Amino acid sequence: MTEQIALLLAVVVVLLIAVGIGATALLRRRRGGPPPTPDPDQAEVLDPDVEAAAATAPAAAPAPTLERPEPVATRMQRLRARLARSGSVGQALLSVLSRGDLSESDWEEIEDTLLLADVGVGPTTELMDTLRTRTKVMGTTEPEAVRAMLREELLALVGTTADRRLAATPVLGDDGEPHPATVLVVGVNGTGKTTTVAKLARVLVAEDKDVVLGAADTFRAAAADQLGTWGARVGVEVVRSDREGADPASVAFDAVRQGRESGADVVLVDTAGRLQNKQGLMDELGKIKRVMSRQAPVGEVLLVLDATTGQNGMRQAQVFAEAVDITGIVLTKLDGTAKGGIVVAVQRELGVPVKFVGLGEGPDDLAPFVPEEFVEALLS
Ligand SMILES: Nc1nc2c(ncn2[C@@H]2O[C@H](COP(=O)(O)OP(=O)(O)OP(=O)(O)O)[C@@H](O)[C@H]2O)c(=O)[nH]1
Repeated sequence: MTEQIALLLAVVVVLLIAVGIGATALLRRRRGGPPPTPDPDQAEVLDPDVEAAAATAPAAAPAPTLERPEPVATRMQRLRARLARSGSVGQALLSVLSRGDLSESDWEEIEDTLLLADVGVGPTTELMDTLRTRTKVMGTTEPEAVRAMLREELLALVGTTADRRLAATPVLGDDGEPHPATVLVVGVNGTGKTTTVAKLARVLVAEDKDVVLGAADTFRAAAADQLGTWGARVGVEVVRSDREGADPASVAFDAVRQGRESGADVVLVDTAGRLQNKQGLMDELGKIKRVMSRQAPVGEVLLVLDATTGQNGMRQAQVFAEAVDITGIVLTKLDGTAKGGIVVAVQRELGVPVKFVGLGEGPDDLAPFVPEEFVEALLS
């Protein structure tokens, strides 16, 4: 009998606990109580946009629809205002040139302005020589004439003849089969390499290309997570290794193979770019490139360079250029720096064109570099 009462009591207690838990959960839901604790790994790598969206998403959100990235043609226009600080260079030059009958101290002011904007010594001297000649010949300080002359000379300095298109068209292999265009992205860590790879993927998706990403920055696991998150937003597959510190060349190989198998147009491969020493970098990038080429020729090696790092950045760029044949430059963080002159310096130093510029942290804040629009922004 005592046993039966004890059993009955136990059942009642269990029932009461179950009812209590149910009621608390219901109340929480009604009050919009705290969401479940996010997976710390996930939380760390999401970008602020995704984080904000996740925080407000209902518990049983429908499968996310894919984002449509902003068309590429209008980007530089939209982002022009972000070059405002670079514009101070053009403004400063215009104001000195408009004085007329320039003294040596005026010319020194022009020289300082150009050097401070990171145009570099060689191009600064060339521009000064041309400006001296042209201001004499012109014989006017009429603002529109001075502006037109400066626009012409800055444009000549930046260059209008280079092919700045990304090699993103599939190529025909020896076997007669189309192979994806492959792009290797290199650069020092922290320059914005991983975000640039993700943004480039969006540029290509906006142009209706099928893209595969290779997360060969196996040094930092979060980089692969970052690419995964960005890729998922636009339906781009990301090939990565489950093992931190895996061989980057093997990930790059897998990515290109996957690109071939799925008939992708372009495979973009992110790398770690830890600048241990030149030999180490040469070995690592050389191996990645060699291994990728077994699947498809590497058509493009983009160097990502942080525009705010000045001479230090230029030195790093040179080390990379010695380690691997660079075919184009992506200049990041050009928003918020007055050092836009680095466009000129880096092209001159490496002999390859700037193909894209990063003008912010937003997913579509990467634009093809258009010299005319850049110079216009400098002068506005
Ligand atoms: N303002 C601004 N920030 C940028 C731009 N491009 C990248 N960033 C920021 O730069 C920071 C570093 O970017 P990452 O892509 O992680 O740099 P990374 O070179 O891949 O670094 P590792 O993965 O460590 O090699 C991030 O906070 C980016 O949002 C840009 O054009 N403008």
